[in-house]
Amino acid sequence: MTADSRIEAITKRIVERSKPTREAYLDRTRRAISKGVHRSTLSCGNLAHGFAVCSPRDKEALAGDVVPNLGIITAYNDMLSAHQPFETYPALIRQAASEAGGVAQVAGGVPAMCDGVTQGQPGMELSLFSRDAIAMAAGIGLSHNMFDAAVYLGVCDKIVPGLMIAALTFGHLPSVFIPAGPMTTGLPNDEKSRIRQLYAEGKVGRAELLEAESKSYHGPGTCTFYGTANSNQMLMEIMGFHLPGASFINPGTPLRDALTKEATKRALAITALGNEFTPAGEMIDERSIVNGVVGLHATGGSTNHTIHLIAMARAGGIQLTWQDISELSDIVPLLARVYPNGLADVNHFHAAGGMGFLIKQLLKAGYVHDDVRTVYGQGLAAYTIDPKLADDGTVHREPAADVSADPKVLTTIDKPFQANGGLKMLTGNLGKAVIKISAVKPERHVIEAPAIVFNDQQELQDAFKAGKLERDFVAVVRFQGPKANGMPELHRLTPPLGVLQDRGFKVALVTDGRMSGASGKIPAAIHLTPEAVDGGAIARIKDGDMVRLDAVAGTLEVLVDAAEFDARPLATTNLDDNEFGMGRELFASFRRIAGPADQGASVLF
Ligand SMILES: O=C(O)[C@H](O)[C@@H](O)[C@H](O)[C@H](O)COP(=O)(O)O
Ligand code: SF4
Repeated sequence: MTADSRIEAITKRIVERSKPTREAYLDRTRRAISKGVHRSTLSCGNLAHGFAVCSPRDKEALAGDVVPNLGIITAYNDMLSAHQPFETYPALIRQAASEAGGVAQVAGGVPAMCDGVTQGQPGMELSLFSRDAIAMAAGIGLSHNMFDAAVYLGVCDKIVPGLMIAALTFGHLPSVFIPAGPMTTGLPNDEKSRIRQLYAEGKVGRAELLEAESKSYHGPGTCTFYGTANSNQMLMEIMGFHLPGASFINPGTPLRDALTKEATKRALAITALGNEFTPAGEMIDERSIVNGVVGLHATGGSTNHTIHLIAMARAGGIQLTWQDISELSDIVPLLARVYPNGLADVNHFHAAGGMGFLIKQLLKAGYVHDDVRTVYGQGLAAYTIDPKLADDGTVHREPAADVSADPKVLTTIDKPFQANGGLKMLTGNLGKAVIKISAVKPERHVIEAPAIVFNDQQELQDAFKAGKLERDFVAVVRFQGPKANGMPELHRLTPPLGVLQDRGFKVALVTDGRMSGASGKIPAAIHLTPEAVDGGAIARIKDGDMVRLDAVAGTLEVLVDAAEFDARPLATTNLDDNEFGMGRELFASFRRIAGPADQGASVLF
């Protein structure tokens, strides 16, 4: 039971709202569970195909219905530094499964886009849609129906959300997420950003910029800023899909391998063939989702989760809204200062006490539900630990500390960095938007300035280079929503707007597009819904209109006479260039049917 009555009330409200879809989802899941060991429903031909390449021992095991078989869904590729370590995981998992008397097979691979490689490039227009494509691809792997549980190898932005949508779609199976861990610390993120701003000002050249970027992103593992990928790790841990302490252990270390082996054995132990059956669709419920949102606020998590977490929850029949997220933000304090919400990176966060310390503080305050199921068993309190490597090479868990090892990075509930969390909803005569306040200085939480309107991010960058933006202004960047061009991240706007902000100008961004989880210092009202191509008010804004963004009051408004504003024609722009090239032609149907950002921007529901 959560001690905090406000959070209990929000949880109850989500339960009530979700009843029709959650009950229908649980009914479907339970019907799937009732079919028993799924490979026993296959024909001999199906089964023979399914284990044709297995060893005689595994063939015999899979011919029966007493030995559990794990389906591995892997997002391995060499493009994402965070996913490159997964190349060797299937062999490790097969070995660990065999040692535990089970079997493991790669059920299928899923695509994974690195938003860092595509940032500012046409490919970024496929990024958001890749989440649902990943869910579909994982479904194709699992539809072989040979499995008693699934393990998911994925870390980054759209990959974990897509895999989670698949895990809940196959909610009759237990699901364990196995991370690969963060890159070791390289060039500090704030120094990387400083060099970027110097480059944007023409004060350093491409060679210096590439050197700085390469020192920042230098090896295997997740990039060390607290963006969407590391927010995913936090979510998987606090929602109980990771084993306790798994999130932030570096790749290629003995403890990392020990955690992978342990996760494999745990997945085998929680199938319907054992005594701790934990199907994903029943394991998590509204309390797990609320715990995830609370974790986002307490750590200053990625704005992208105001889209992804809604879609993830919906896959389990749970209806989460921006209002829920915003109200939780008013309750939950900020307890971590990890870039862009501070100077530290996730390695420093882990060293300061990490997830175990954070969860212990949140439980102490009653901000998270302890009475939840996880892949590790019952209760979130089991996650208030610090993972260590035991002498025998297995994972040993010590109780999490009560004192932060670095109070500048991770603080206690009684001394928060900010009284409220990271993510607020803004409403007003432009529609609904979200803003990440954990990375914006308090004096910039309210901005009122004339609008300068852009129909794509290059127009703003060109205006900056031409010296036309040396003033107070609200950048309105529109036609960036899911239906327009796939809602790319506009993170390349951070350096020019950061330069202008550092020169003392009041600047803010209003867009129907997205930012990166690593964006932060510029006050930005993003995910504005309805989007421009859907008749959103953003399409009526003109240069010079006064726009007020107020993250304290939670409002976003254009200060123009309502009758005059509403009488304006909706602006249009030519999106032909967004229809073709770099695979965008393959996602035309996604652009046509994508839902709005406040409902998860999904093509699936
Ligand atoms: O939401 C996120 O966290 C981003 O999509 C991140 O995954 C991406 O890599 C950004 O581009 C930040 O990295 P850069 O600042 O290097 O672009
Ligand atoms: S965190 Fe972003 S940039 Fe780094 S590997 Fe993942 S997707 Fe790529």
